[in-house]
Amino acid sequence: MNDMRLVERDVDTSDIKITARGVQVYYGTAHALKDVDVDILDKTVTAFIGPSGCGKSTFLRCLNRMNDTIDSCRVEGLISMDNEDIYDKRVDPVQLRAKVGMVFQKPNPFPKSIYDNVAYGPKIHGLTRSKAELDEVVETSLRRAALWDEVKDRLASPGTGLSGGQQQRLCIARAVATNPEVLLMDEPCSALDPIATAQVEELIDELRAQFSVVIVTHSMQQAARVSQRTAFFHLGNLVEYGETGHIFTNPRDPRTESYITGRIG
Ligand SMILES: Nc1ncnc2c1ncn2[C@@H]1O[C@H](COP(=O)(O)OP(=O)(O)OP(=O)(O)O)[C@@H](O)[C@H]1O
Repeated sequence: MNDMRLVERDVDTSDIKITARGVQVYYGTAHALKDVDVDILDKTVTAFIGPSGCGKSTFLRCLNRMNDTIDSCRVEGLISMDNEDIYDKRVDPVQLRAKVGMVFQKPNPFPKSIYDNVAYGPKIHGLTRSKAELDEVVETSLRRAALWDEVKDRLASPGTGLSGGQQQRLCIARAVATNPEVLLMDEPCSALDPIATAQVEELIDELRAQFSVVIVTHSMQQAARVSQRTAFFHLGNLVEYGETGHIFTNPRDPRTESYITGRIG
C-alpha cells in the first residue's frame, strides 16, 4: 500500500442524500446483508470495499431497487432518498432508476447507434420536447462523459463498435442523460486498461460536482484516489464507514486494518 496516492479532498457537503437503516438482504434463506445503517452524502464519492462476496454489489443494487429483478432476493429495512422511502409502493422503480443511474462492471451499450444509446433514457422518460432538445442532451451527456470529441463525427455508428474504455464512457453518458441525482458504479473500471481507467476516474471526480456517486471497487488504490467516503463490508456486515483518508490510515476496526493491509481478502 506504500504506493497508494492518498488524496485528502474536502468533502464539500454534509447533506445526506440516501439513508439506510437496518437493511437486511436475503437470497432465499441466505442472509447476504446484515443490518446495514449508513448515510450517503450528496456531491460526494463513496467507495464500497471489501472481500469478494461480502455484499457490496448487493447493497449497491438496493439503492436503485435493481434487486427487485432477482426473484429470490428480499430486502428489509428502510432506504430513503431525500427522506422518501424508495421502497414505498407508490415509487415506480423505473422512475427511480432514472434518478439513481447505474454503470456496470462490463460496458453494456445497447445494440444501437452511439446517439440512440444516449437518447434512449430521455426519450422513454419524456425529458425532451423536440429533436433539437434531444440533440442537445445527447451532446451535453457525451461531453460530461468526456467522449464527445471522440465520437461527434460518428454518432450514427453502433455503440458496440467503440473501444472498451469508450463503451464504458458511453454507458456513463447514457446514465447521466436522464439527469440522475445519484450514480451507482459497480466496478466500472475492471474491464478497462490503465489509460481508460484514469479517464473514468477523472470523470468520476468531475461528476461528483453534480451528484452523489457510489462506487464498488476491488482496488483500494482506486478507492483512495476517487472517493471521499469509504464503507468497508465483511461477511455481509458494514464494518466501518468514514472519511476515506481516515479509513486507510487509521481504521478503527481490526477487520478493516487486516483488509487494507492485505491480510484478508
Ligand atoms: N443473484 C444472487 N442469487 C443468490 N445469491 C446471490 C446473488 N447475488 C449475490 N449473491 C450472494 O450474496 C452474497 C453477496 O454477494 P455480492 O455479489 O453482493 O458480493 P460482493 O461483495 O459484491 O462480491 P464481489 O466483490 O465478488 O463482486 C454472496 O454470498 C453471493 O453469493
